[in-house]
Amino acid sequence: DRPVPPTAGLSHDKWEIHPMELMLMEELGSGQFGVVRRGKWRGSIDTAVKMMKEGTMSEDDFIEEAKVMTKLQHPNLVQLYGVCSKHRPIYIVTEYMKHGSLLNYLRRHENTLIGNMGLLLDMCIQVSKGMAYLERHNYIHRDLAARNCLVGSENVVKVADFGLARYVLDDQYTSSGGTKFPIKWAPPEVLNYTRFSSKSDVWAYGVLMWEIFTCGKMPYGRLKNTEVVERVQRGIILEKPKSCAKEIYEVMKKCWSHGPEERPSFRVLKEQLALVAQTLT
Ligand SMILES: CCC(=O)Nc1cccc(Nc2nc(Nc3ccc(OCCOC)cc3)ncc2F)c1
Repeated sequence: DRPVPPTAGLSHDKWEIHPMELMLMEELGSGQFGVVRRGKWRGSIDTAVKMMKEGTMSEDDFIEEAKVMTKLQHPNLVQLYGVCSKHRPIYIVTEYMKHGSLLNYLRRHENTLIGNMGLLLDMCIQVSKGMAYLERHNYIHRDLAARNCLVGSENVVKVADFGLARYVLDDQYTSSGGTKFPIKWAPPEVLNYTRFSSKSDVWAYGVLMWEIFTCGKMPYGRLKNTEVVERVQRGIILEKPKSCAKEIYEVMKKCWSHGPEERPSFRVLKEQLALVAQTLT
């Protein structure tokens, strides 16, 4: 048996997926970024294939980052399997989640979910686990929200598209003054200085908790972005959702502390929510 050369496995880029190994199936959704289709990889692995419309993303930078992202692996993170970058549009190939976005899932199942505090809290806990893993790896999401989480079988919830916001080219989306910027999930330091951190992810996580306990309501209703910015800067926060226990709302409020350093880390959040879950069930 020959000795294995040290370069073994490094030559072919294992984050590069060969299009021949992908069989594209039905469309799952589309947006300004392009189209997402279900796919089968190597004949049996269920995938979602995001076909990035040209000009929406700084592709070379993303492909570089994909090498790092494929290494981020956790039961509550949507796994990036790889990219098809030898053709245009590039494909981003990830794990397939059969029930789609958490936001749509909450809205569609409101009637069965609204009374099930234990299940809603479990969804929050699952997201906090995925986010605590990213925090441990000094990885900032930058666009955490129910629309960017996905639901699989047995009420599994996973965080998707972590870090992708850095590669979006549309400055309506990336600059806090832009019309597509997720103002309602942004803390004061992001609104004022675009200063992203794991603590700005914690603020967004608080809004995500509010989305879960309202079964997918729009935060701040139909308020205009300028009105939301004004309220957030004055320290006005979202109200307690009706079907949310006081102890859970206390956790949300800590995520919305004005100063980032006053907010808990995801590591602490995960533990606090586990304690609340014990007392409630
Ligand atoms: C930026 C907007 C963006 O990404 N949007 C976007 C749209 C579509 C799918 C994905 N991504 C993924 N989707 C799934 N599963 C999925 C399953 C069912 C489904 O039902 C749609 C019709 O419902 C009646 C939608 C998605 N698994 C992994 C993904 F990664 C992302």
